[in-house]
Amino acid sequence: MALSQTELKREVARAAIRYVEPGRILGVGTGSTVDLFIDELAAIRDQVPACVSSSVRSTKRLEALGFKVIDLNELGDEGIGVYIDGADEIDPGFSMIKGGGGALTREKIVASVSKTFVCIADASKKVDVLGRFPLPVEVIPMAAAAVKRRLEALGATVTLRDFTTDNGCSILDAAGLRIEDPKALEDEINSWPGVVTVGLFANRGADVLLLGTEAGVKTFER
Ligand SMILES: O=C(CO)[C@H](O)[C@H](O)COP(=O)(O)O
Repeated sequence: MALSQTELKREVARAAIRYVEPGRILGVGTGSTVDLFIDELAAIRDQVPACVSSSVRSTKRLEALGFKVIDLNELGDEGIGVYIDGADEIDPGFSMIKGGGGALTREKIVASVSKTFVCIADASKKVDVLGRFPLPVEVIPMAAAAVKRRLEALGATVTLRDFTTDNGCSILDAAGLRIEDPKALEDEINSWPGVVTVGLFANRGADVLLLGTEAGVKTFER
């Protein structure tokens, strides 16, 4: 019988444990796959001195399991060794769409100070070209209409999500974009006034992809 999407997520969550560096601060992302990873992580809690989390949701889950969660500003120059997070889509160049769970900005910040980004995803997330999943864009609330118009000018169908981010901002979901050049689009949308960040992780993509498939977990490295 075929494995469910949740079972595939659990498999990659388990496989990600071997990327945890004992004694080093760990970066933890957000989402249902990461929730499963945090559950697995509890078994090696004594090896993780502290975590930096990308959302209130993950912080609560980590703290409930007894992990220490520190603010990124408390971190020294050494940064984070490994950051483990999910994705909504990932392409062959390891560029991703993220932000389905609304934590894109903090995820991008934590990823930016991490040496290795390990992406954990079920097989449905691997695509040839990004864009089937609506692209999330976090915006300052007063800029929502202006940014929506600019996304529509690119050919997207845009929806304002009924959601407020951990940063007190709004999210626009831009559907229907075929993203052939993720780095260029990330740079362009990030340059618009009012955009906090776009959920394209191309300039800082993943380094390792653990993909949950029917044939087991496949590992891809950049
Ligand atoms: O970017 C994210 C949250 O902002 C998640 O990583 C992404 O939405 C994948 O989530 P899930 O593991 O639930 O499929």
